[in-house]
Amino acid sequence: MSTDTVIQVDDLRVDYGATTAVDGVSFSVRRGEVFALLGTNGAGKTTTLDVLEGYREATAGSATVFGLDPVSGRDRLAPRLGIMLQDAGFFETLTVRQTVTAWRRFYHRPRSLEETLGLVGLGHRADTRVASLSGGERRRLDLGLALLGHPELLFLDEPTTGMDPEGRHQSLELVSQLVREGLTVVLTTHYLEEAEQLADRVAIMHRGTLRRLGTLEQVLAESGDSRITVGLPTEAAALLPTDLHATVAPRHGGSHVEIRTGDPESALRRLLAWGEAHGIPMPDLEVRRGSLEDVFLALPDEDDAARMPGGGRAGHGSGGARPDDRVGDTLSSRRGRRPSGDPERDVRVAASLTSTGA
Ligand SMILES: Nc1ncnc2c1ncn2[C@@H]1O[C@H](COP(=O)(O)OP(=O)(O)OP(=O)(O)O)[C@@H](O)[C@H]1O
Repeated sequence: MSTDTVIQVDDLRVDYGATTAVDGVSFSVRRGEVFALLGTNGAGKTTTLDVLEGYREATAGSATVFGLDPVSGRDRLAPRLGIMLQDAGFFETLTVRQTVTAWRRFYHRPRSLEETLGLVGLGHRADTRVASLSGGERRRLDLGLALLGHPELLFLDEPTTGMDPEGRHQSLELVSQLVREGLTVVLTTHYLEEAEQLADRVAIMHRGTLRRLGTLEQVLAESGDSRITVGLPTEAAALLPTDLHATVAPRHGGSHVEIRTGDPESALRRLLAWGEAHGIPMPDLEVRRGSLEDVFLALPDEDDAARMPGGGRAGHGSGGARPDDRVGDTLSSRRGRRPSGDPERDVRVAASLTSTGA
């Protein structure tokens, strides 16, 4: 293992009774990178994070953080980690100031109250009770507490859910700044554009297994075709060269043309040459490169292909379709998703902090 490796996961499996939540997952995270662990609902992201954070034992395979087993090495690891859960479970009657002051006691050399609140833009809310904070402000407080101990490795589990656009922007800027200073980040999020903006590498899970792993460019190149769209008069659309493989649909009294391609440059050149030869203007021509959303939307199709005789990739999935892992759920849940409701998980931050030995 290279000295630059912060996290190493090899063939990890985690079972909940008869349910295999994580099934043969392997990846590593290098020092100073932002690694986005993405996936559909119920894909196994939180379970994987639980193992890395030392809250859950692996059923099989291995996971190390800074070369240590996250469970047996938890006391040594805790001062080096910052953990922002989906919901930390605050004491509602404490003020923001009291909360930060209480948590500071768990660290050897914590950031000051002023610095912490300044970092996350909560200076003006110091004397507000936690119960009166908005959802986005609670997430900011969560982030501040995760940064309190100057962590080397920060786990962010859906950090910006509930934040307004300004809060999201500021929080992502803050994380980027800390990464430039050497912080390593493992991020899970349902806001795919957030991963596109922040992540050096992405891993995409679906039904317990890892389906994509690499830099954003690698993942998009593998499965995120670019899209060329243009509106044309219907009679012109009928004349499009067949080798452009365009999809044509009626829209606004004309035709909406879409070309999906892994080689947008060449398709665009041919389309423009065809337009010029026939004197057809294309004022609303658009080229959009493939996105993570396209990659996500392809995942269930891959499973369907794999289930067909002789089709698709081998070894996908750890079980049949479940109601909670549909991509539609994932996409709709990007707006205003609130946490697990798992009381065990919600009290873990306090447990984690008390184990720092401070
Ligand atoms: N405590 C538990 N007991 C039994 N099954 C569980 C438990 N926690 C999670 N699971 C199951 O394990 C699978 C993976 O869940 P996990 O929470 O890790 O997924 P996730 O990718 O984080 O999902 P989401 O994006 O919805 O938060 C799901 O099928 C889930 O129902």
